[in-house]
Amino acid sequence: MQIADISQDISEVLLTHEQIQAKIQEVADQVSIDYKDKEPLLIAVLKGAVNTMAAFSQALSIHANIDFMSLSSYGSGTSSSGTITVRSDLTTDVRGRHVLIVEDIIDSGITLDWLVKELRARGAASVEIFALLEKPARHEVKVDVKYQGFVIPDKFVVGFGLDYDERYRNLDSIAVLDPKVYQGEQEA
Ligand SMILES: O=P(O)(O)OC[C@H]1O[C@H](OP(=O)(O)OP(=O)(O)O)[C@H](O)[C@@H]1O
Ligand code: HPA
Ligand SMILES: [Mg+2]
Repeated sequence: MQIADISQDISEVLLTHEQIQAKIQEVADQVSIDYKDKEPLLIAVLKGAVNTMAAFSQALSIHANIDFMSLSSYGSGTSSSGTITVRSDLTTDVRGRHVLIVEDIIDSGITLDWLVKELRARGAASVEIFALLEKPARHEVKVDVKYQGFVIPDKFVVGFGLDYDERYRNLDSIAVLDPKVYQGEQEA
């Protein structure tokens, strides 16, 4: 059975689905106030942010547009390669738009540092970030996060969109992956 198989690879559930939903609603309520009459452009960084974007956009009470950019820097490892690969780009012109990036996790910060600079260079009127998870112990570059979800310890987590080697995205909670799953991995 699928669930039983996944749970064997998990050492600890860090955040339940209910805790995640409650936090997302809390942030969405604040964003609905801050962006009233601004019709923000929500940009999710795929693939990891797919669940966060779905839950967050549904929790907003204001008009908002949605777009996606697929960026990758982890591949099949548990640490950033330091190189951002653009797998697919936005279809929206961000010039003059109030952009809110919706991200699953800030780990090294390399992905969002790159994206914020890129969106500013494309002429966005403002660029802010909602990150569901933040791992301060791993930050290599500083990223200003306006809307913060949970601060988590220095452990590799999966679920609610987050993967290890493309698995575990379909878990509805956020869990610490048992290191036995990735022991012996090649550095990303
Ligand atoms: O702060 P950083 O160290 O840059 O890490 C954060 C990014 O890394 C992961 O993406 P990944 O490269 O694994 O692609 P994915 O979203 O398709 O899994 C994650 O989903 C974030 O986008
Ligand atoms: O802890 C993590 N888990 C999954 N993907 C990630 N990308 C950066 N950090 C992580
Ligand atoms: Mg990943």
